Amino acid sequence: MYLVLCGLGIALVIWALQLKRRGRSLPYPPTPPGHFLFGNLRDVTAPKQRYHYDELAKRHGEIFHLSALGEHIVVVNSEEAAYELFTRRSAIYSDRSQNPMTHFSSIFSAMMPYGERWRAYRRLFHQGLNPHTVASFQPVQSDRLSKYLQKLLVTPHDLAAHADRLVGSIVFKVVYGHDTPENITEDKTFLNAVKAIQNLANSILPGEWLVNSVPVLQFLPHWFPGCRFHSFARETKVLVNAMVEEPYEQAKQRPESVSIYQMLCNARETVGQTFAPQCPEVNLTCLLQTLTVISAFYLIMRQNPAVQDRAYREIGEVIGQYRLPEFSDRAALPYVEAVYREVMRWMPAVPYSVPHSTTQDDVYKGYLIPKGTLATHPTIATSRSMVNDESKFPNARKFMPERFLSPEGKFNGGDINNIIAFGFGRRICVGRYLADASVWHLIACVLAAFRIEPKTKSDEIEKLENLDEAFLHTFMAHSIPYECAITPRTPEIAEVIRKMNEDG
Ligand code: HEM
Repeated sequence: MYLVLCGLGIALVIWALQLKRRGRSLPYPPTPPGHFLFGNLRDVTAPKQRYHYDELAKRHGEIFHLSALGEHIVVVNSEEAAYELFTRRSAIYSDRSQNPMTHFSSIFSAMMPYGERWRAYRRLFHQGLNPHTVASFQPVQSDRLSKYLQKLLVTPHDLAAHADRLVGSIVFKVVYGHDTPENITEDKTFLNAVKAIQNLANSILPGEWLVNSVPVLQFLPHWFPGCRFHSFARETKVLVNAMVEEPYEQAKQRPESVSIYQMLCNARETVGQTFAPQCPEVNLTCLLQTLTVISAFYLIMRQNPAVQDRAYREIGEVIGQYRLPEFSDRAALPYVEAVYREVMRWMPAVPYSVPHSTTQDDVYKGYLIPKGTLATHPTIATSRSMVNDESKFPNARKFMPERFLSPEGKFNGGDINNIIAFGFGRRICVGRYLADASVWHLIACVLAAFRIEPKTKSDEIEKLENLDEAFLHTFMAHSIPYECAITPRTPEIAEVIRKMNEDG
Protein backbone atom coordinates (compact mmCIF):
# COMPACT_ATOMS: atom_id res chain seq x y z
CA MET A 1 0.00 0.00 0.00
CA TYR A 2 2.81 2.34 1.03
CA LEU A 3 4.64 1.56 -2.22
CA VAL A 4 1.54 2.26 -4.34
CA LEU A 5 0.86 5.57 -2.58
CA CYS A 6 4.47 6.67 -3.02
CA GLY A 7 4.40 5.69 -6.69
CA LEU A 8 1.18 7.64 -7.25
CA GLY A 9 2.56 10.66 -5.41
CA ILE A 10 5.69 10.72 -7.57
CA ALA A 11 3.71 10.32 -10.81
CA LEU A 12 1.47 13.26 -9.78
CA VAL A 13 4.44 15.51 -9.03
CA ILE A 14 6.01 14.70 -12.42
CA TRP A 15 2.73 15.27 -14.24
CA ALA A 16 2.27 18.64 -12.48
CA LEU A 17 5.81 19.64 -13.48
CA GLN A 18 5.14 18.72 -17.13
CA LEU A 19 1.92 20.74 -17.14
CA LYS A 20 3.62 23.75 -15.61
CA ARG A 21 6.12 23.81 -18.47
CA ARG A 22 3.51 23.75 -21.22
CA GLY A 23 2.36 27.37 -20.97
CA ARG A 24 5.29 28.77 -22.97
CA SER A 25 5.27 30.66 -26.27
CA LEU A 26 8.72 29.84 -27.66
CA PRO A 27 10.01 26.37 -28.56
CA TYR A 28 12.79 24.67 -26.63
CA PRO A 29 15.94 23.86 -28.62
CA PRO A 30 15.55 20.70 -30.77
CA THR A 31 14.42 17.90 -28.47
CA PRO A 32 14.38 14.18 -29.27
CA PRO A 33 10.94 12.62 -28.85
CA GLY A 34 10.37 11.44 -25.30
CA HIS A 35 7.93 9.53 -23.12
CA PHE A 36 4.71 11.46 -22.24
CA LEU A 37 5.44 11.15 -18.51
CA PHE A 38 9.20 10.66 -18.21
CA GLY A 39 10.28 12.86 -21.14
CA ASN A 40 13.84 12.10 -22.25
CA LEU A 41 14.79 10.14 -19.15
CA ARG A 42 16.02 7.29 -21.34
CA ASP A 43 18.29 9.64 -23.28
CA VAL A 44 19.68 11.14 -20.08
CA THR A 45 20.40 7.78 -18.49
CA ALA A 46 21.47 5.92 -21.67
CA PRO A 47 24.20 3.42 -20.70
CA LYS A 48 26.80 4.41 -23.32
CA GLN A 49 26.09 8.09 -22.98
CA ARG A 50 29.02 9.20 -25.12
CA TYR A 51 27.73 7.34 -28.16
CA HIS A 52 24.13 8.20 -27.44
CA TYR A 53 24.89 11.92 -27.13
CA ASP A 54 26.91 11.60 -30.31
CA GLU A 55 23.85 10.27 -32.15
CA LEU A 56 21.71 13.10 -30.75
CA ALA A 57 24.33 15.69 -31.68
CA LYS A 58 24.50 14.36 -35.23
CA ARG A 59 20.74 14.61 -35.50
CA HIS A 60 20.20 17.95 -33.74
CA GLY A 61 23.44 19.84 -34.22
CA GLU A 62 24.82 22.82 -32.37
CA ILE A 63 22.49 22.70 -29.40
CA PHE A 64 19.83 20.26 -28.25
CA HIS A 65 17.50 19.94 -25.32
CA LEU A 66 16.42 17.07 -23.11
CA SER A 67 13.64 17.18 -20.61
CA ALA A 68 13.42 14.54 -17.93
CA LEU A 69 10.95 14.52 -15.07
CA GLY A 70 10.55 18.27 -15.15
CA GLU A 71 14.29 18.96 -15.37
CA HIS A 72 15.70 20.71 -18.44
CA ILE A 73 19.10 19.91 -19.88
CA VAL A 74 20.66 21.80 -22.75
CA VAL A 75 23.66 20.25 -24.48
CA VAL A 76 25.84 22.82 -26.23
CA ASN A 77 28.05 21.36 -28.96
CA SER A 78 29.79 24.29 -30.62
CA GLU A 79 32.44 26.60 -29.24
CA GLU A 80 30.57 29.63 -30.64
CA ALA A 81 27.36 28.71 -28.81
CA ALA A 82 29.32 27.89 -25.64
CA TYR A 83 31.14 31.23 -25.82
CA GLU A 84 27.89 33.11 -26.43
CA LEU A 85 26.03 31.43 -23.58
CA PHE A 86 28.67 30.74 -20.90
CA THR A 87 30.93 33.74 -21.48
CA ARG A 88 28.91 36.58 -23.06
CA ARG A 89 25.76 35.74 -21.11
CA SER A 90 27.63 34.59 -18.03
CA ALA A 91 25.36 36.65 -15.76
CA ILE A 92 22.67 34.05 -16.56
CA TYR A 93 24.73 30.87 -17.10
CA SER A 94 27.02 30.77 -14.06
CA ASP A 95 24.95 28.95 -11.46
CA ARG A 96 25.48 25.31 -10.42
CA SER A 97 22.46 23.12 -9.97
CA GLN A 98 21.78 22.27 -6.33
CA ASN A 99 20.27 18.84 -6.15
CA PRO A 100 20.06 16.28 -3.35
CA MET A 101 23.25 14.44 -4.35
CA THR A 102 25.44 17.51 -4.79
CA HIS A 103 24.07 19.30 -1.75
CA PHE A 104 26.84 18.01 0.50
CA SER A 105 29.50 19.14 -1.96
CA SER A 106 28.39 22.76 -2.10
CA ILE A 107 31.05 23.65 0.45
CA PHE A 108 33.30 23.56 -2.62
CA SER A 109 33.26 26.77 -4.54
CA ALA A 110 33.18 24.63 -7.69
CA MET A 111 29.69 23.46 -6.77
CA MET A 112 28.42 26.57 -4.96
CA PRO A 113 25.41 28.43 -6.27
CA TYR A 114 26.28 31.62 -8.11
CA GLY A 115 26.09 34.45 -5.62
CA GLU A 116 27.94 36.50 -3.02
CA ARG A 117 29.48 33.54 -1.20
CA TRP A 118 30.83 31.97 -4.41
CA ARG A 119 32.14 35.39 -5.56
CA ALA A 120 34.01 35.81 -2.29
CA TYR A 121 35.68 32.40 -2.65
CA ARG A 122 36.42 32.99 -6.29
CA ARG A 123 38.15 36.32 -5.50
CA LEU A 124 40.25 34.62 -2.84
CA PHE A 125 41.23 31.75 -5.06
CA HIS A 126 42.09 34.13 -7.82
CA GLN A 127 44.34 35.87 -5.33
CA GLY A 128 46.08 32.57 -4.57
CA LEU A 129 46.12 31.16 -8.10
CA ASN A 130 46.61 34.14 -10.42
CA PRO A 131 49.56 34.08 -12.87
CA HIS A 132 51.70 36.25 -10.61
CA THR A 133 51.24 34.09 -7.48
CA VAL A 134 51.55 30.89 -9.48
CA ALA A 135 54.93 32.10 -10.74
CA SER A 136 56.06 32.24 -7.10
CA PHE A 137 55.31 28.50 -6.80
CA GLN A 138 57.79 27.63 -9.55
CA PRO A 139 60.56 26.57 -7.12
CA VAL A 140 58.15 24.05 -5.50
CA GLN A 141 57.03 22.81 -8.91
CA SER A 142 60.61 22.43 -10.18
CA ASP A 143 61.73 20.67 -7.00
CA ARG A 144 58.89 18.13 -7.13
CA LEU A 145 59.38 17.62 -10.85
CA SER A 146 63.08 16.83 -10.51
CA LYS A 147 62.22 14.20 -7.86
CA TYR A 148 59.63 12.80 -10.25
CA LEU A 149 62.15 12.55 -13.11
CA GLN A 150 64.59 10.77 -10.80
CA LYS A 151 61.88 8.25 -9.94
CA LEU A 152 61.21 7.71 -13.64
CA LEU A 153 64.88 6.87 -14.07
CA VAL A 154 64.88 4.33 -11.27
CA THR A 155 61.43 2.73 -11.41
CA PRO A 156 59.85 3.72 -14.72
CA HIS A 157 57.21 0.98 -14.45
CA ASP A 158 55.59 2.85 -11.51
CA LEU A 159 54.56 5.63 -13.86
CA ALA A 160 51.09 6.24 -12.42
CA ALA A 161 52.24 6.24 -8.79
CA HIS A 162 54.98 8.75 -9.61
CA ALA A 163 52.45 11.04 -11.27
CA ASP A 164 50.10 10.76 -8.24
CA ARG A 165 52.94 11.78 -6.02
CA LEU A 166 54.08 14.64 -8.26
CA VAL A 167 50.68 16.25 -8.62
CA GLY A 168 49.58 15.47 -5.06
CA SER A 169 52.76 16.88 -3.60
CA ILE A 170 52.51 20.10 -5.65
CA VAL A 171 48.84 20.72 -4.90
CA PHE A 172 49.11 19.84 -1.19
CA LYS A 173 52.23 21.97 -0.77
CA VAL A 174 50.88 24.94 -2.69
CA VAL A 175 47.46 24.85 -1.08
CA TYR A 176 48.16 23.71 2.48
CA GLY A 177 51.95 23.78 2.89
CA HIS A 178 51.56 20.02 3.50
CA ASP A 179 54.49 17.71 2.62
CA THR A 180 53.19 14.39 1.31
CA PRO A 181 55.18 11.30 2.36
CA GLU A 182 57.53 9.54 -0.05
CA ASN A 183 54.98 6.86 -0.77
CA ILE A 184 51.77 8.70 -1.51
CA THR A 185 49.74 5.51 -1.38
CA GLU A 186 50.31 5.68 2.40
CA ASP A 187 49.00 9.23 2.69
CA LYS A 188 45.56 8.91 4.23
CA THR A 189 44.62 12.48 3.37
CA PHE A 190 45.45 11.96 -0.27
CA LEU A 191 43.70 8.60 -0.57
CA ASN A 192 40.63 9.87 1.21
CA ALA A 193 40.47 12.88 -1.06
CA VAL A 194 40.74 10.78 -4.20
CA LYS A 195 37.83 8.60 -3.07
CA ALA A 196 35.78 11.66 -2.08
CA ILE A 197 36.33 13.24 -5.45
CA GLN A 198 35.43 10.06 -7.29
CA ASN A 199 32.16 9.97 -5.38
CA LEU A 200 31.49 13.66 -6.01
CA ALA A 201 32.21 13.20 -9.68
CA ASN A 202 29.69 10.38 -9.74
CA SER A 203 27.07 12.70 -8.23
CA ILE A 204 26.97 15.62 -10.57
CA LEU A 205 26.42 14.48 -14.14
CA PRO A 206 22.84 14.65 -15.35
CA GLY A 207 21.22 11.24 -15.28
CA GLU A 208 23.58 9.69 -12.72
CA TRP A 209 20.98 9.65 -9.93
CA LEU A 210 17.21 9.62 -10.37
CA VAL A 211 16.83 11.50 -7.08
CA ASN A 212 18.49 14.54 -8.70
CA SER A 213 15.68 14.70 -11.24
CA VAL A 214 12.94 13.80 -8.77
CA PRO A 215 14.07 15.39 -5.48
CA VAL A 216 10.94 14.16 -3.73
CA LEU A 217 12.55 10.70 -3.74
CA GLN A 218 14.99 11.88 -1.07
CA PHE A 219 12.17 11.60 1.46
CA LEU A 220 11.81 7.88 0.86
CA PRO A 221 13.38 5.74 3.58
CA HIS A 222 16.82 4.21 3.01
CA TRP A 223 15.40 0.66 2.92
CA PHE A 224 13.00 1.52 0.08
CA PRO A 225 13.87 -0.28 -3.21
CA GLY A 226 16.18 1.84 -5.40
CA CYS A 227 17.23 4.14 -2.55
CA ARG A 228 20.95 3.29 -2.56
CA PHE A 229 21.55 7.02 -2.96
CA HIS A 230 21.05 7.40 0.81
CA SER A 231 24.07 5.27 1.71
CA PHE A 232 26.13 6.72 -1.14
CA ALA A 233 25.37 10.28 0.03
CA ARG A 234 26.19 9.37 3.63
CA GLU A 235 29.51 7.81 2.66
CA THR A 236 30.42 10.78 0.46
CA LYS A 237 29.56 13.29 3.15
CA VAL A 238 31.93 11.58 5.58
CA LEU A 239 34.69 11.50 2.95
CA VAL A 240 34.15 15.13 1.97
CA ASN A 241 34.23 16.32 5.57
CA ALA A 242 37.44 14.41 6.21
CA MET A 243 38.92 15.78 3.00
CA VAL A 244 38.27 19.32 4.18
CA GLU A 245 39.02 18.91 7.89
CA GLU A 246 42.19 16.79 7.89
CA PRO A 247 44.39 19.00 5.71
CA TYR A 248 42.95 22.03 7.50
CA GLU A 249 43.96 20.65 10.89
CA GLN A 250 47.41 19.83 9.51
CA ALA A 251 47.79 23.28 7.96
CA LYS A 252 46.89 24.91 11.31
CA GLN A 253 50.04 23.30 12.73
CA ARG A 254 52.16 25.21 10.22
CA PRO A 255 51.14 28.86 10.40
CA GLU A 256 54.54 29.86 9.02
CA SER A 257 54.20 27.96 5.73
CA VAL A 258 53.68 29.82 2.49
CA SER A 259 50.52 28.40 0.98
CA ILE A 260 47.24 29.42 -0.55
CA TYR A 261 45.59 28.33 2.67
CA GLN A 262 47.59 30.90 4.62
CA MET A 263 46.75 33.59 2.09
CA LEU A 264 43.09 32.73 2.41
CA CYS A 265 43.26 32.89 6.18
CA ASN A 266 44.89 36.30 5.99
CA ALA A 267 42.22 37.51 3.61
CA ARG A 268 39.39 35.98 5.64
CA GLU A 269 38.16 39.27 7.08
CA THR A 270 37.38 40.51 3.60
CA VAL A 271 34.43 38.15 3.32
CA GLY A 272 33.25 38.11 6.89
CA GLN A 273 31.52 35.28 8.64
CA THR A 274 30.39 33.35 5.60
CA PHE A 275 33.91 32.30 4.69
CA ALA A 276 34.78 28.96 6.23
CA PRO A 277 38.46 29.00 7.19
CA GLN A 278 38.90 25.52 5.76
CA CYS A 279 40.36 25.63 2.32
CA PRO A 280 37.95 23.34 0.54
CA GLU A 281 39.60 23.89 -2.73
CA VAL A 282 42.10 21.19 -2.45
CA ASN A 283 38.84 20.24 -4.01
CA LEU A 284 41.03 17.57 -5.36
CA THR A 285 39.13 17.30 -8.59
CA CYS A 286 41.88 19.61 -9.69
CA LEU A 287 44.34 16.92 -8.80
CA LEU A 288 42.50 14.23 -10.70
CA GLN A 289 42.06 16.49 -13.72
CA THR A 290 45.78 17.12 -13.85
CA LEU A 291 46.52 13.40 -13.47
CA THR A 292 44.13 12.63 -16.30
CA VAL A 293 46.02 14.97 -18.60
CA ILE A 294 49.38 13.47 -17.64
CA SER A 295 48.13 9.94 -18.21
CA ALA A 296 46.73 10.95 -21.62
CA PHE A 297 50.08 12.55 -22.48
CA TYR A 298 52.06 9.32 -21.93
CA LEU A 299 49.59 7.22 -23.81
CA ILE A 300 49.49 9.61 -26.76
CA MET A 301 53.28 9.89 -26.81
CA ARG A 302 53.91 6.17 -26.77
CA GLN A 303 51.79 5.94 -29.94
CA ASN A 304 53.47 8.97 -31.56
CA PRO A 305 57.28 8.54 -31.63
CA ALA A 306 57.70 11.10 -34.43
CA VAL A 307 56.12 13.80 -32.23
CA GLN A 308 58.52 12.95 -29.40
CA ASP A 309 61.51 13.10 -31.75
CA ARG A 310 60.54 16.46 -33.16
CA ALA A 311 60.07 17.94 -29.68
CA TYR A 312 63.42 16.45 -28.58
CA ARG A 313 65.16 18.02 -31.59
CA GLU A 314 63.62 21.42 -30.84
CA ILE A 315 64.70 21.27 -27.20
CA GLY A 316 68.22 20.23 -28.23
CA GLU A 317 68.51 23.08 -30.72
CA VAL A 318 67.23 25.71 -28.28
CA ILE A 319 68.74 24.76 -24.92
CA GLY A 320 71.21 21.98 -25.72
CA GLN A 321 71.22 18.48 -24.26
CA TYR A 322 72.90 19.07 -20.94
CA ARG A 323 70.10 20.68 -18.98
CA LEU A 324 66.32 20.43 -18.68
CA PRO A 325 63.81 23.03 -19.89
CA GLU A 326 62.88 25.69 -17.35
CA PHE A 327 59.86 27.96 -17.20
CA SER A 328 61.92 30.76 -18.74
CA ASP A 329 62.50 28.62 -21.87
CA ARG A 330 58.81 28.25 -22.60
CA ALA A 331 58.41 30.97 -25.25
CA ALA A 332 61.42 29.64 -27.16
CA LEU A 333 59.91 26.14 -27.54
CA PRO A 334 56.90 26.54 -29.87
CA TYR A 335 56.66 22.87 -30.86
CA VAL A 336 56.68 21.73 -27.22
CA GLU A 337 53.97 24.31 -26.52
CA ALA A 338 52.00 22.91 -29.45
CA VAL A 339 52.36 19.35 -28.08
CA TYR A 340 50.99 20.52 -24.72
CA ARG A 341 48.08 22.32 -26.39
CA GLU A 342 47.30 19.35 -28.61
CA VAL A 343 47.20 17.03 -25.57
CA MET A 344 44.73 19.42 -23.92
CA ARG A 345 42.63 19.54 -27.09
CA TRP A 346 42.83 15.89 -28.02
CA MET A 347 41.70 14.59 -24.63
CA PRO A 348 40.11 17.28 -22.41
CA ALA A 349 40.09 15.92 -18.86
CA VAL A 350 36.41 16.69 -18.22
CA PRO A 351 34.60 15.31 -21.28
CA TYR A 352 31.13 16.60 -20.44
CA SER A 353 32.34 19.73 -18.61
CA VAL A 354 30.96 20.69 -15.22
CA PRO A 355 27.32 21.56 -15.91
CA HIS A 356 26.33 25.21 -15.45
CA SER A 357 22.82 26.18 -14.52
CA THR A 358 20.69 29.18 -15.57
CA THR A 359 19.31 31.76 -13.15
CA GLN A 360 16.60 33.14 -15.47
CA ASP A 361 14.77 32.32 -18.70
CA ASP A 362 16.86 33.05 -21.79
CA VAL A 363 16.31 32.98 -25.53
CA TYR A 364 19.01 31.67 -27.88
CA LYS A 365 18.41 31.79 -31.65
CA GLY A 366 14.68 31.80 -31.02
CA TYR A 367 14.74 28.90 -28.56
CA LEU A 368 13.66 29.17 -24.96
CA ILE A 369 16.18 28.05 -22.34
CA PRO A 370 14.18 28.14 -19.15
CA LYS A 371 15.43 29.23 -15.73
CA GLY A 372 17.05 26.35 -13.86
CA THR A 373 18.23 24.56 -17.03
CA LEU A 374 21.33 22.42 -16.64
CA ALA A 375 23.57 23.64 -19.45
CA THR A 376 26.43 21.37 -20.34
CA HIS A 377 29.06 21.60 -23.08
CA PRO A 378 30.63 18.22 -23.82
CA THR A 379 34.12 19.25 -24.83
CA ILE A 380 34.85 15.94 -26.48
CA ALA A 381 32.10 13.47 -25.73
CA THR A 382 30.51 13.67 -29.18
CA SER A 383 31.91 13.86 -32.70
CA ARG A 384 30.26 17.32 -32.90
CA SER A 385 31.88 18.45 -29.65
CA MET A 386 34.02 21.53 -29.78
CA VAL A 387 37.47 19.93 -29.80
CA ASN A 388 36.27 17.82 -32.73
CA ASP A 389 35.11 20.76 -34.82
CA GLU A 390 36.51 19.85 -38.25
CA SER A 391 36.26 23.44 -39.51
CA LYS A 392 38.79 24.51 -36.85
CA PHE A 393 40.68 21.27 -36.31
CA PRO A 394 40.78 19.38 -39.62
CA ASN A 395 41.25 15.65 -39.14
CA ALA A 396 40.30 16.36 -35.53
CA ARG A 397 40.89 12.92 -34.03
CA LYS A 398 44.45 12.82 -35.35
CA PHE A 399 47.06 14.01 -32.87
CA MET A 400 48.79 16.84 -34.75
CA PRO A 401 50.64 19.47 -32.67
CA GLU A 402 51.52 21.35 -35.86
CA ARG A 403 47.91 22.52 -36.10
CA PHE A 404 48.94 25.09 -33.47
CA LEU A 405 51.91 26.35 -35.49
CA SER A 406 52.01 28.98 -38.25
CA PRO A 407 53.74 28.07 -41.54
CA GLU A 408 56.83 29.81 -40.10
CA GLY A 409 56.73 27.48 -37.09
CA LYS A 410 55.46 30.08 -34.60
CA PHE A 411 52.95 29.00 -31.95
CA ASN A 412 49.54 30.45 -32.87
CA GLY A 413 47.18 28.81 -30.39
CA GLY A 414 46.36 31.98 -28.44
CA ASP A 415 46.58 32.38 -24.68
CA ILE A 416 45.49 30.10 -21.87
CA ASN A 417 41.88 31.29 -22.10
CA ASN A 418 41.66 29.59 -25.49
CA ILE A 419 42.11 26.18 -23.90
CA ILE A 420 38.62 24.71 -24.11
CA ALA A 421 39.48 22.06 -21.50
CA PHE A 422 39.44 24.72 -18.77
CA GLY A 423 35.80 25.67 -19.39
CA PHE A 424 34.09 28.97 -20.06
CA GLY A 425 32.86 32.21 -18.54
CA ARG A 426 32.78 33.11 -14.88
CA ARG A 427 33.15 29.48 -13.79
CA ILE A 428 36.26 28.88 -15.91
CA CYS A 429 38.85 26.81 -14.03
CA VAL A 430 40.38 29.08 -11.41
CA GLY A 431 43.41 26.77 -11.09
CA ARG A 432 44.27 26.91 -14.79
CA TYR A 433 47.51 28.89 -14.38
CA LEU A 434 48.87 26.36 -11.88
CA ALA A 435 47.70 23.41 -13.99
CA ASP A 436 49.06 24.96 -17.17
CA ALA A 437 52.51 25.55 -15.64
CA SER A 438 52.69 22.09 -14.01
CA VAL A 439 51.59 20.16 -17.09
CA TRP A 440 53.71 22.17 -19.54
CA HIS A 441 56.82 21.75 -17.38
CA LEU A 442 56.29 18.02 -17.05
CA ILE A 443 55.77 17.59 -20.80
CA ALA A 444 58.83 19.68 -21.67
CA CYS A 445 61.15 17.87 -19.22
CA VAL A 446 59.91 14.37 -20.03
CA LEU A 447 60.32 14.99 -23.77
CA ALA A 448 63.81 16.40 -23.17
CA ALA A 449 64.93 13.43 -21.09
CA PHE A 450 63.07 10.28 -22.07
CA ARG A 451 61.82 8.15 -24.90
CA ILE A 452 58.35 6.70 -24.31
CA GLU A 453 57.49 3.42 -26.01
CA PRO A 454 54.97 0.62 -25.60
CA LYS A 455 56.29 -1.94 -23.14
CA THR A 456 55.09 -4.79 -25.32
CA LYS A 457 53.94 -4.64 -28.90
CA SER A 458 50.89 -6.77 -28.24
CA ASP A 459 49.04 -5.06 -25.39
CA GLU A 460 45.39 -4.03 -25.40
CA ILE A 461 46.18 -0.55 -26.71
CA GLU A 462 47.98 -1.92 -29.77
CA LYS A 463 44.90 -3.97 -30.63
CA LEU A 464 42.62 -0.91 -30.78
CA GLU A 465 41.62 0.47 -34.12
CA ASN A 466 42.10 4.01 -32.92
CA LEU A 467 43.47 5.50 -29.71
CA ASP A 468 40.14 7.18 -28.86
CA GLU A 469 38.81 3.80 -27.85
CA ALA A 470 41.39 3.63 -25.06
CA PHE A 471 39.56 6.40 -23.17
CA LEU A 472 36.40 6.04 -21.14
CA HIS A 473 34.29 9.13 -20.62
CA THR A 474 32.68 9.52 -17.24
CA PHE A 475 32.85 12.79 -15.32
CA MET A 476 36.58 12.57 -15.94
CA ALA A 477 38.22 10.92 -18.95
CA HIS A 478 40.36 7.93 -18.08
CA SER A 479 42.19 5.37 -20.12
CA ILE A 480 42.21 1.61 -19.94
CA PRO A 481 45.40 0.34 -18.24
CA TYR A 482 48.56 0.58 -20.32
CA GLU A 483 52.29 0.21 -19.80
CA CYS A 484 55.19 2.19 -21.17
CA ALA A 485 58.89 1.57 -21.47
CA ILE A 486 60.54 4.81 -20.43
CA THR A 487 64.24 5.13 -21.14
CA PRO A 488 66.58 8.10 -20.87
CA ARG A 489 67.51 9.64 -24.22
CA THR A 490 71.22 9.77 -23.30
CA PRO A 491 73.42 8.80 -20.33
CA GLU A 492 74.29 12.51 -20.02
CA ILE A 493 70.68 13.62 -19.44
CA ALA A 494 70.23 10.80 -16.89
CA GLU A 495 73.30 12.18 -15.12
CA VAL A 496 71.80 15.71 -15.17
CA ILE A 497 68.70 14.39 -13.40
CA ARG A 498 70.73 12.46 -10.80
CA LYS A 499 72.91 15.48 -10.16
CA MET A 500 69.91 17.81 -9.72
CA ASN A 501 68.55 15.50 -7.04
CA GLU A 502 71.89 15.17 -5.24
CA ASP A 503 72.29 18.95 -5.23
CA GLY A 504 68.66 19.52 -4.22
C1 HEM B 1 44.80 20.18 -16.39
C2 HEM B 1 44.18 20.32 -15.25
C3 HEM B 1 42.80 20.92 -15.06
C4 HEM B 1 41.73 20.91 -15.91
C5 HEM B 1 41.62 20.29 -17.30
C6 HEM B 1 40.65 21.62 -15.24
C7 HEM B 1 39.39 21.82 -15.79
C8 HEM B 1 38.36 22.46 -15.12
C9 HEM B 1 37.03 22.62 -15.66
C10 HEM B 1 36.55 22.11 -17.02
C11 HEM B 1 36.30 23.31 -14.75
C12 HEM B 1 34.83 23.71 -14.89
C13 HEM B 1 34.75 24.99 -15.70
C14 HEM B 1 33.32 25.39 -16.02
O1 HEM B 1 32.44 25.21 -15.19
O2 HEM B 1 33.08 25.91 -17.14
C15 HEM B 1 37.16 23.58 -13.61
C16 HEM B 1 36.76 24.26 -12.49
C17 HEM B 1 37.59 24.47 -11.41
N1 HEM B 1 38.92 24.13 -11.29
FE1 HEM B 1 40.05 23.18 -12.67
N2 HEM B 1 41.09 22.04 -14.01
C18 HEM B 1 42.41 21.64 -13.86
C19 HEM B 1 43.23 21.88 -12.79
C20 HEM B 1 42.89 22.62 -11.67
C21 HEM B 1 43.78 22.94 -10.57
C22 HEM B 1 45.26 22.54 -10.49
C23 HEM B 1 43.03 23.64 -9.64
C24 HEM B 1 43.40 24.22 -8.30
C25 HEM B 1 44.58 24.27 -7.76
C26 HEM B 1 41.67 23.75 -10.17
C27 HEM B 1 40.64 24.38 -9.53
C28 HEM B 1 39.36 24.52 -10.05
C29 HEM B 1 38.26 25.17 -9.33
C30 HEM B 1 38.31 25.76 -7.94
C31 HEM B 1 37.15 25.14 -10.18
C32 HEM B 1 35.75 25.67 -9.91
C33 HEM B 1 35.58 27.06 -10.47
C34 HEM B 1 34.21 27.65 -10.15
O3 HEM B 1 33.20 26.95 -10.21
O4 HEM B 1 34.16 28.86 -9.88
N3 HEM B 1 41.64 23.14 -11.40
N4 HEM B 1 38.41 23.05 -13.87
